[in-house]
Amino acid sequence: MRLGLRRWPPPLFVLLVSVSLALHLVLALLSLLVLQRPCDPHSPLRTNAFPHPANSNLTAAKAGSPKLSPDSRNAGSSRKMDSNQNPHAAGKEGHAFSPPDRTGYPVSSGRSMGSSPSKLQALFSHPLYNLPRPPIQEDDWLLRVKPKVKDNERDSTQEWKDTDLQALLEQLATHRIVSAVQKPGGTQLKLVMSFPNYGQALFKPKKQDRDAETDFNLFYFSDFERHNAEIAAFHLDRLLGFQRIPPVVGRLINVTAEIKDITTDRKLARTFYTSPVGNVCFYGQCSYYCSTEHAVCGRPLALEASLAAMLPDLSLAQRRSWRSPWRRSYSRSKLAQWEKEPNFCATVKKTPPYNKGTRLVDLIDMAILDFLMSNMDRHHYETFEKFGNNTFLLHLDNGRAFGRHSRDEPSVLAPLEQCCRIRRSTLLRLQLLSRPQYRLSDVMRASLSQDPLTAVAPLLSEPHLSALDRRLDAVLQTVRRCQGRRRSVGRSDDVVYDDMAGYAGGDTPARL
Ligand SMILES: Nc1ncnc2c1ncn2[C@@H]1O[C@H](COP(=O)(O)OP(=O)(O)OP(=O)(O)O)[C@@H](O)[C@H]1O
Ligand SMILES: [Mn+2]
Repeated sequence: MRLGLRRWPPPLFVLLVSVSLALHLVLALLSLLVLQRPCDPHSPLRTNAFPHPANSNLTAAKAGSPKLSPDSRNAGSSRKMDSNQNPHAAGKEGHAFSPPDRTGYPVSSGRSMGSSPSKLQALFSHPLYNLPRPPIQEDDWLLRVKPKVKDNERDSTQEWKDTDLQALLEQLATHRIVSAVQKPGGTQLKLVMSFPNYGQALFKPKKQDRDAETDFNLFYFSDFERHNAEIAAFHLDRLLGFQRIPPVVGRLINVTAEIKDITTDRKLARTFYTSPVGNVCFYGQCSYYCSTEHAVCGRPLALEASLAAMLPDLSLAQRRSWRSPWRRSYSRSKLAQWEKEPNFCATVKKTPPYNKGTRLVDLIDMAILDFLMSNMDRHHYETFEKFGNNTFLLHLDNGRAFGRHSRDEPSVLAPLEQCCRIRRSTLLRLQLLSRPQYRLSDVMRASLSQDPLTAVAPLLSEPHLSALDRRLDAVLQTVRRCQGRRRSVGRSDDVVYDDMAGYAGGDTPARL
């Protein structure tokens, strides 16, 4: 081949390389088009992964007057994917889709698990989940793909019809897997899977039984990741109104047909073997848990896994990774700074980017999510470079959540506890979720029952669901304690960060 190329005249070779590069670019853009719909601002079915980041001030704007709030506390976040938007028509309740029956895997029975679909529907129809937002600005788009036809010639009802959240989840759960290769980096085995439409997913296998509680003597950083935690985190994040986790779905994978037989990753292929009881196992190559002791195995071929919609490639949408000020010490004996310094938050508040905009309250939102699911592993978070500092946080990597239900981890709430600040919209939603008619455990059960893996077993056991209610109470108590503390120094008004100025929602829970 190389000899053959050498004989070709150089201009022809250059031409071929250019054509091939152009084709790759077209394929890459197509793949983005298929799993993301960045082009139609009017579509009700926007996914979380590729938000047009709506303006948090929009949330502050009254319906019909979508002007930016002059309130300086809200200023500058026109690129924010806000917790107050409703990007994927959340009120529409999706129904479970079934894994392809040709595999012989169980078919999801959908909402039959004693869940409360009506509560879920009521929640997503609530005004707090449908706050008005301003028109999308040109630079709110993460990616713009040139449409083949001009906007005004396009039949918008037809072209993007298929691109809603449910459709995306269904594709992730059922589309044929045409490629599976290891994703380098990180501590544990992950694969990137590709679909015929060039869409991709990040695959994490089941590593431990859903109900196995993390050993109390284990440091959190030694715990194995959980595929059901990735799925449950996506649902929880959505129920909290954050929508900062790319869509994740559960899927039964045939380890032979859907990984071993199709992979082009020779290092991965070499690690397949049959276990003493006849299950097909593999362990891949990674820096820590990739050995026969840590193999993942089918039964005999079927393996539960989580598939997360892949964010756009870094070459198209660069992301920035930020160290959390409240990250844990990864040492067994050393304390982190936030554990030692009583006035730690005061320092953070003065440090960019936490000294401006919504970054601090966004971090506190993330801490609340993590406390509810008991995730101690949030050492970093990411943002899209394009949107600068005034943007939403991506809540990626939730595999170490939902490990324990019998105990809470109050230290995860340290940002809230130490800073005593919370977005009003977050607080109102939390209060809503603590009411019996929207109870967090009930809507979570209902939401999770839409995932195909529910057919195998509920994605979260009942003890995990009731832990959510208990922890939600703890968060609300912390806020009340904060308000009491601040009141005693005459500053009770600085606990709630008003991201909803001008919001005239009807059914507002208890006044603050
Ligand atoms: N949905 C996604 N799309 C694209 N990239 C992602 C997605 N989710 C995570 N990543 C990227 O993959 C990297 C590794 O993912 P993740 O953190 O989940 O794996 P990990 O093995 O748990 O890593 P670590 O051990 O460092 O925590 C992350 O740094 C993140 O940038
Ligand atoms: Mn991780």
